[in-house]
Amino acid sequence: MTPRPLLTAKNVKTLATFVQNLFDHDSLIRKLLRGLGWVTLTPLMLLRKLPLVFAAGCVLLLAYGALGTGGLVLLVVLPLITWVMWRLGHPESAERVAAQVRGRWRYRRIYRKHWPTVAAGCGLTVPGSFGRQVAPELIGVTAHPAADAVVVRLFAGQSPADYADRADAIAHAFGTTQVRVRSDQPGTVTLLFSTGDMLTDPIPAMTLDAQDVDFEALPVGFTEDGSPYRLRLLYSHVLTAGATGSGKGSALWSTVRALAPAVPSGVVELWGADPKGGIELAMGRALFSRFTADDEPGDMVGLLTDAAELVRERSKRLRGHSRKHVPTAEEPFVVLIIDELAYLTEYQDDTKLKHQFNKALKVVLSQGRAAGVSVLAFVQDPRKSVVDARNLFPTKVALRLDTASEVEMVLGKDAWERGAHAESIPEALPGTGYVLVDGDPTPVRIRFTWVTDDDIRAMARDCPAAPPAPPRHGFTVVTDTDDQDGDASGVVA
Ligand SMILES: Nc1ncnc2c1ncn2[C@@H]1O[C@H](COP(=O)(O)OP(=O)(O)OP(=O)(O)O)[C@@H](O)[C@H]1O
Repeated sequence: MTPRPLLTAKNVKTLATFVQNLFDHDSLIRKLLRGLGWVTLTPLMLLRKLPLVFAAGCVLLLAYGALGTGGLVLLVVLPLITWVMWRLGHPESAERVAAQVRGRWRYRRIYRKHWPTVAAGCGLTVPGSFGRQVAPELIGVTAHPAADAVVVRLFAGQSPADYADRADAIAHAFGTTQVRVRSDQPGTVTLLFSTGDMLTDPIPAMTLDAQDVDFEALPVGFTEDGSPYRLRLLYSHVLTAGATGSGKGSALWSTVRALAPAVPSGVVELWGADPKGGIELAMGRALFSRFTADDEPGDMVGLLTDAAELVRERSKRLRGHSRKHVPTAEEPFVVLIIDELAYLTEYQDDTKLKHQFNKALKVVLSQGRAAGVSVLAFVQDPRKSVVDARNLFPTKVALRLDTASEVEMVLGKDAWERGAHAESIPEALPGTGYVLVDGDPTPVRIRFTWVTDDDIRAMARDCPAAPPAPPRHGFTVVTDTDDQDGDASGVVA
């Protein structure tokens, strides 16, 4: 049998039609080929771009094949239940993992994609080979509820200050309201991109926790990433500055509330000086072991002088035995709370009393930390003349202030450049401020809890100060030969 010739007129015509159809966008062949390409290429693209989604799809398909619909439902519901239980049982670790997963996602979708262009635009790149600009390496991203923490490795010759200088430009480039710069480890810098504000709603007062109070980590509010803020008060002093109505009262009462459970046992003693006639502190009078709210400044100076004497006496006893005082019911941690410090350091007319107060204040601030006597002071006017000794406060808080220069007076220029713009805090957010702790150049934005008058009354009822300890008769304070101020020594009652 002779084979049929391939090159017949009919075959040539069919081939020509086929080729013609290949070039026609709406032809059936083109549609079929497109469909085939989509079916084969989509899984490959998914595999490359979203390996996790692809893997999950495969597992679901396999489960469906092996176990049927029941197995498929189980496979979807089981992880959901596990996640809900994890969140309920260990919310902190669940949130940590969720933050890492969210961070990975945002790293890929946002930061890795745009960082090289932004870094070049902000002058943070270095020249590479073939005229390329090389951007600093992004080490990782952790997505907190209201901020992304992006860790960047510094090039040799760069410092966190270079990034702080460009923080505004970086924020605009990424379309966020604010970027703050933190240096956690040598050689890296952390850029905190605001993605929301966790601090817009008032935070109710913390529940009074009857467990041990950690005087070095008092929960007084929340940071902008949604985590609790713990204030170190023991072995420190805290100065809070804020314009009128900025929430100084909430900073004061949040701290007192965190201390309150330890008040009845006498391990902590609150000494209160309220120059505004008791308007701020009197409601919680029962919490205070010593309290003066008279318009008579002499009483307040007396309170501070006593604190200075206590500091000297303890320091002498500690010398050679221990470097730090450990609070006990017999030798409590004394917290000296002074509302409106300027009244005593500046505004009063009696220069002798003013001098006496400033001298005692410096003794307490310079020697009180190790002796277990801390000052918690509040000012409305942060001018240098008002708080002459502000560098002796290791922790400083700037609530809403009127001008950037006032913020610099409280926290320093560096903190302002690192994003502590307390002059921009809206009036609608009282109790919000920036905290700066010595040794850490990064200001932390926090909001103090709001302790209502009812909370204060209940606290005073439930946590009254222990009755005064019997006087230690005849205990003579020996004059400190190291005392440069030459303060008089005396008898501690
Ligand atoms: N942490 C907070 N959360 C919500 N609201 C707050 C908070 N702190 C203060 N407020 C609100 O702001 C008002 C003013 O606060 P506060 O009296 O504490 O300010 P202040 O700085 O002490 O003012 P002043 O110097 O005039 O005494 C309060 O009456 C309260 O309504």
